Amino acid sequence: MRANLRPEEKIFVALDYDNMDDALRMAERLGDTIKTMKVGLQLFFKSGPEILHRLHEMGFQVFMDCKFHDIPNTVAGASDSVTAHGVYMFNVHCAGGLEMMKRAKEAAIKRAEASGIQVPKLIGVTQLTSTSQAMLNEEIGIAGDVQRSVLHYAKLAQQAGLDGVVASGHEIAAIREACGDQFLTVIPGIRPAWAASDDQKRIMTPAAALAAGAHYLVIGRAITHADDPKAAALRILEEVR
Ligand SMILES: O=C(O)c1cc(=O)[nH]c(=O)n1[C@@H]1O[C@H](COP(=O)(O)O)[C@@H](O)[C@H]1O
Repeated sequence: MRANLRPEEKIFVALDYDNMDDALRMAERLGDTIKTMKVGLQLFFKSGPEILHRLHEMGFQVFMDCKFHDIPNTVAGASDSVTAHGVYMFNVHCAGGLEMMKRAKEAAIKRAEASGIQVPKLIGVTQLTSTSQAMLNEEIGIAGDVQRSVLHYAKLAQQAGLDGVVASGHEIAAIREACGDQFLTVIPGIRPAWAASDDQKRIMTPAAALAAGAHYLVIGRAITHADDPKAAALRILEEVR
């Protein structure tokens, strides 16, 4: 079914705002083009769960980007809480380990079944797209190349029963080869040729990421900071078609 997704269904827009009004205004402007909005911690701490309910009311799916990373029991509790809001997808850091990821998945399934809602897709964050090769080795203290670390985490996430991983466009092919076509790849660090790279290090154009087999692209500033966000979204869609 996923193979039949239209390009606009593969793009998640990151609503990185410090207030709910701006976020909802942007969602409204993009509403007839984009189906899934990503809510991150900046917005969530200002709006609380109301932003999730408002976006659902407007007909959007929500990717709750909470990047949980804690002891297994705490992450299981947090996963239960976020699942209760009916989100389409949420994420945890693979660095939390196998047990943490398994407990997150179990808690999400249990809460969804108890509430009679769809089980959210659970995605593991491998290495952030703002992490360069030098940062990985020298600051984070992981030896070897970025792809090796991303693949290690992707396999661990699959073993834990997660639905996919967040990685950069450069690792899509290797993840597909190691984990199969059904294991979701959610790709931020997306930059059309005409957009600035900002703080992202491992970037790729939307067309290249989809050609490499990405299931979903996460796009923030290239759309939300554009003079005309709707036109930017349509231009990206045009480029990927
Ligand atoms: O989990 C994420 O969504 C995420 C993981 C990652 O490795 N890199 C990354 O940029 N993100 C998120 O994706 C979005 C990218 O935004 P832009 O750089 O503005 O396109 C932000 O909301 C980030 O929090």
